[in-house]
Amino acid sequence: MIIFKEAHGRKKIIIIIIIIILYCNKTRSYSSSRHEELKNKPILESILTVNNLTKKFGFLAAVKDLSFSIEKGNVYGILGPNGSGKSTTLGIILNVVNQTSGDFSWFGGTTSTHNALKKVGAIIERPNFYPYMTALQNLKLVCKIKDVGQDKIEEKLALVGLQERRNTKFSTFSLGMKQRLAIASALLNDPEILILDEPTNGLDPQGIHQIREIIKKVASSGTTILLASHLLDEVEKVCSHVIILRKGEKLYSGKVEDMLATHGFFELKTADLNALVTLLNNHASFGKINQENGLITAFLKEELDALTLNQYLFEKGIVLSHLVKRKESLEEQFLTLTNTPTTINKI
Ligand SMILES: Nc1ncnc2c1ncn2[C@@H]1O[C@H](COP(=O)(O)OP(=O)(O)OP(=O)(O)O)[C@@H](O)[C@H]1O
Repeated sequence: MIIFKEAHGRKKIIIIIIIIILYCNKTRSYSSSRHEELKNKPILESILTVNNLTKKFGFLAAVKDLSFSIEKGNVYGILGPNGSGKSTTLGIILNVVNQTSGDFSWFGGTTSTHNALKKVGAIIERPNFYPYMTALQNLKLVCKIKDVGQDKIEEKLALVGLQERRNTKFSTFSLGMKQRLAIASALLNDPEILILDEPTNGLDPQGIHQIREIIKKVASSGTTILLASHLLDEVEKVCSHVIILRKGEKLYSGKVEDMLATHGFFELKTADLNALVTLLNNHASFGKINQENGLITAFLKEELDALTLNQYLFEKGIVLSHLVKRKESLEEQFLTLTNTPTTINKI
């Protein structure tokens, strides 16, 4: 600045030119690094956006102010105990239940819901086909009703493992086979997203395994999946993302792996429980503290190792008789969440 003030005539012009050149170079390098950054960032394609959805049946709010979004290529689980609003939510986004308030939009709002639903395959009821017709005949009929070609029938029958049973009457199928036929039927027009409500309900372990494997196969081909389930195990095994509902309210939404990767909790015992609880309550690393039968369970909000905690407590005059650090499983977290009234995360 001083040099610039003291410069005269031509010198001043040269300094201005140098400043302009330096500025242009900086902008160019910023825009090229920004370009690289954008190039490397995965493009998130929106399949469904749900905003503040509420559904009341008389005084009962089945779904309360629910918001979440679904991006292409992921497998989403709507997880919740019976009556938590899973089926109602699916009914709303599939236009078979009218919401009380809130809204949702398919595919970034680029098409009407009516047209968008042509790109959605959904099984929200028990599989229902003509009992006296074979698997193949039923699928041919579905093609006519949906106005899609029959060229995908064999491929979809193979996908669900029913190719060899194509000429068997539907009435003789087991529940698992019926469910697999329903999946084949929902996939006949290669939908963008497959929606399933409790897809393994009522099936034996082998049937459950087959359905889960089919879901994984469908997902690996790039089809987005949204499934409702009350089974943690199912969500843990099949889904990449989870939306947990309790009494119609969202308690958690995010990646399943992020949920598994919380900081865990400590189990602690000592002679002076009250002093320990007070110390933990005032410690920034801890959230919820439970006390039951002389055992304290202290949930971590941030990373803290056992040695550091032990040293800290010892310096504060607490001698521990029991110290264990655990990571919660999704199941434990689900149970904690469904017993707690607070929201812990939002998308
Ligand atoms: N048509 C309806 N009329 C009145 N109440 C309803 C209706 N449909 C659902 N409900 C109520 O709304 C709440 C949410 O039901 P919903 O079926 O969406 O839950 P869910 O999580 O799918 O449970 P489940 O797994 O048992 O089907 C429940 O209390 C249910 O009784």
